[in-house]
Amino acid sequence: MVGWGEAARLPVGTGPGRFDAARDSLAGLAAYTPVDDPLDRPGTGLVATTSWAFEDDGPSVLSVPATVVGSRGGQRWVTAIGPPGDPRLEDPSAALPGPAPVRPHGRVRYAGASQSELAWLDAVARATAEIRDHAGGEPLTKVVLARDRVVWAREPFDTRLLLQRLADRFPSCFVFAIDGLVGATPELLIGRDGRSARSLVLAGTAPRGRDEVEDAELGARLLASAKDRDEHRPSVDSVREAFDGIAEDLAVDPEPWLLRLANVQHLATDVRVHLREPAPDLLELAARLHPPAAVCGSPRDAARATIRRLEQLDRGRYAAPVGWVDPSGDGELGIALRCAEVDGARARLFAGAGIVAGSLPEAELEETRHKLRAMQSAIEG
Ligand SMILES: C=C(O[C@@H]1C=C(C(=O)O)C=C[C@H]1O)C(=O)O
Repeated sequence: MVGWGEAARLPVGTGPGRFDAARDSLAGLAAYTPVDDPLDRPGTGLVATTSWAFEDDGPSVLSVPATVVGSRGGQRWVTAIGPPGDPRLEDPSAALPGPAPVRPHGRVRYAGASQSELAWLDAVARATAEIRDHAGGEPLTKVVLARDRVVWAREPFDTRLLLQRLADRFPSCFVFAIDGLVGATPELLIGRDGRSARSLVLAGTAPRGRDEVEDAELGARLLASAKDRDEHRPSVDSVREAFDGIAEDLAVDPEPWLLRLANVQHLATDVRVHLREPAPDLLELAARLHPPAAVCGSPRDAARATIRRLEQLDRGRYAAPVGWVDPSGDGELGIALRCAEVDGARARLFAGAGIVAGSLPEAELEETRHKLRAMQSAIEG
């Protein structure tokens, strides 16, 4: 689904009620917007794109594009959204503009980070020690620590070029660009289609091999790794718990499987849910799930406090829900990973890693390097 222009920007507040407030804004708009939607499929009709701050008090985005072009299961559609009398409403596809040429951004240079690699290694070592020593009140079992990297180009980045490169290299990922947050994430926080909901949980990472033999070996080692299973388990549990009391039926893969991407491979678990009536909408589900242990840690409050103390990074909209939602509460929200905050000719790239008792700081740093490569390759071309 590609949307451009802006028919409406809906207010999203801050604080713990922000997901509810956003849902109310969208419902308010839908209440006085007549919709002609002959297809009536997920993503047709009135939709909004949305991107959330990781922290409750950060700025989030909920925007209704003026034009949406979508494709799903062989069916394609164009939606025009505008005020009464907007000529595009008569025949949305007739009014599609030809694309402007893509402008290359030229050579790029890296320009440091919020925290040096050395300081990040220290933070990981401290987190590992805290997990091992059970220091503090509630024992911490996992925390996800992230870092960033700043890059600048000669000319402003053209988001379309980055999206094209990401889509080519990561065909199985959710590729997104919303208000300057651009990326290709493999992880689905939540998708909802009526009473069916789905989450794809990832945690536990290995690099790809240089050839098939090495690749298979790295994958087999990842599947058998106790340390990576320790990282994966709380991530699945946090998603399972979020559905407590609202699921009529919940199916979780009995064992994690390998999800292979161009730069890394992950342990993956699919969670499929049949929601109880009345089925909570997408943003209510997001409020329950965010932040999942896959990008925060476990237990959640202890992990959040550790992140604030050790990470020394403003996550912005990294590691938070990103995707689309419609007024009936259906939609898809990925977790904004393998992404960059793009501002003109500057971009800030993010990557993190789950830290558990068995983590080695140097190995975690290397893991973030592999993850950063997703955006670096899109930027470097
Ligand atoms: C935090 C990131 O990824 C998360 C952490 C993973 C891990 O530690 O193995 C794997 C997938 C994601 O849930 C990231 O890509 O920045």
